[in-house]
Amino acid sequence: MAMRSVRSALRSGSSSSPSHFLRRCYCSESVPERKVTILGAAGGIGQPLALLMKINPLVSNLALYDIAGTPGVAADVSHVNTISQVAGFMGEDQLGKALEGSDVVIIPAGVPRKPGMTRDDLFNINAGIVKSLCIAIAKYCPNALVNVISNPVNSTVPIAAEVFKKAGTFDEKKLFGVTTLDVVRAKTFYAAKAKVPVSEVNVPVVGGHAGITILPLFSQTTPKSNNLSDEDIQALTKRTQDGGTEVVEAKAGKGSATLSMAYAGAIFADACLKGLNGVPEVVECSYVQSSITELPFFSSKVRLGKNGVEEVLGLGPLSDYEKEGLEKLKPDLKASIEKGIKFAAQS
Ligand SMILES: NC(=O)C1=CN([C@@H]2O[C@H](COP(=O)(O)OP(=O)(O)OC[C@H]3O[C@@H](n4cnc5c(N)ncnc54)[C@H](O)[C@@H]3O)[C@@H](O)[C@H]2O)C=CC1
Ligand SMILES: O=C([O-])CC(=O)C(=O)O
Repeated sequence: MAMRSVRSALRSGSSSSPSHFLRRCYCSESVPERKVTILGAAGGIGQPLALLMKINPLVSNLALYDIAGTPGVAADVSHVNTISQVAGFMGEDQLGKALEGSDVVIIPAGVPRKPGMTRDDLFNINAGIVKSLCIAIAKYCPNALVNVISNPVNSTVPIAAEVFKKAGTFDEKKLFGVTTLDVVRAKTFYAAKAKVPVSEVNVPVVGGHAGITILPLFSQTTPKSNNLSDEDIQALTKRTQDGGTEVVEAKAGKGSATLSMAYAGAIFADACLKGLNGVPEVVECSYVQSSITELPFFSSKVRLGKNGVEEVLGLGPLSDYEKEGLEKLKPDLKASIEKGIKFAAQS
């Protein structure tokens, strides 16, 4: 496998990068060449995500695919003076080239919500988009780690799994629903309320990625704060669950979270790359095939490694409020999973 020196990656990759998370990964002398493909790269999430992946020194090739607009985005991002080579691909006949040799494929393709819609209202359009993109992934880069951002994540990940099963390429270690934005929000909201430094805060968020299926485990937050009441925790939980809707309403018809999502997507892809490169103890929350509850897909902390998921970590001790939240979310999440599986079987 081709390797390049971390020093050269650092020199040209992050000398002026503001992204502190990129700086934490240099624990070996050299890093392998890695190709990252973004599907939906010309969109609201895709564009800032392309920029963030361009400044990630673990990326050597960045392929930007969309049904329209990628030549411009690729030309723009390619002028950033970092190590990776950028190429734009547009239209279905270029999808194979975008995917070939990819180590990590990130999927923010699909329509976003408008005020008054639920994530499930996006199912009819996005299910088909994710399905067709996953058919291509199975064909052109069956070993890639796949990061699904397209909503409704609770259903699109089961759809992707079914497509890969049908193609004979399914590996549960390599399929991820990106729920990092829930963690990012929980950290931000908690730090502000508890008046603790946000950079030190850790909060696991489990379950799924819609409404009450988003379950932040504030009882496990570090650093611990003793000045929050039960009411404060309930308000923080609700704000985390409604974070996406807060942005949809503020954007008033111009889409949903794009910038914070690109940030979250870049953190998660960076974690996948670190895992692939053998960095130890890389742990992030993600919606994956799981047996920690009776549901076949569930978000929890996962340890990432050279093959993707090394270990799906358990829920840990829950407060009574969290236990109640867990039982409440199960029927919703189960229905979304079944809807995805049924769609994949019928279409
Ligand atoms: N997992 C999460 O936490 C979050 C998920 N999302 C979801 O991400 C998705 C994208 O959101 P935005 O970027 O704001 O939407 P957008 O509409 O700005 O961009 C979507 C892009 O996908 C492209 N696209 C459509 N069909 C495609 C196909 N077949 N192949 C490749 N590209 C295709 C469009 O051309 C467009 O450029 C939405 O479904 C949204 O709900 C948004 C925020 C957070
Ligand atoms: O709320 C939406 O539609 C987009 C999303 O998933 C989020 O921001 O968490």
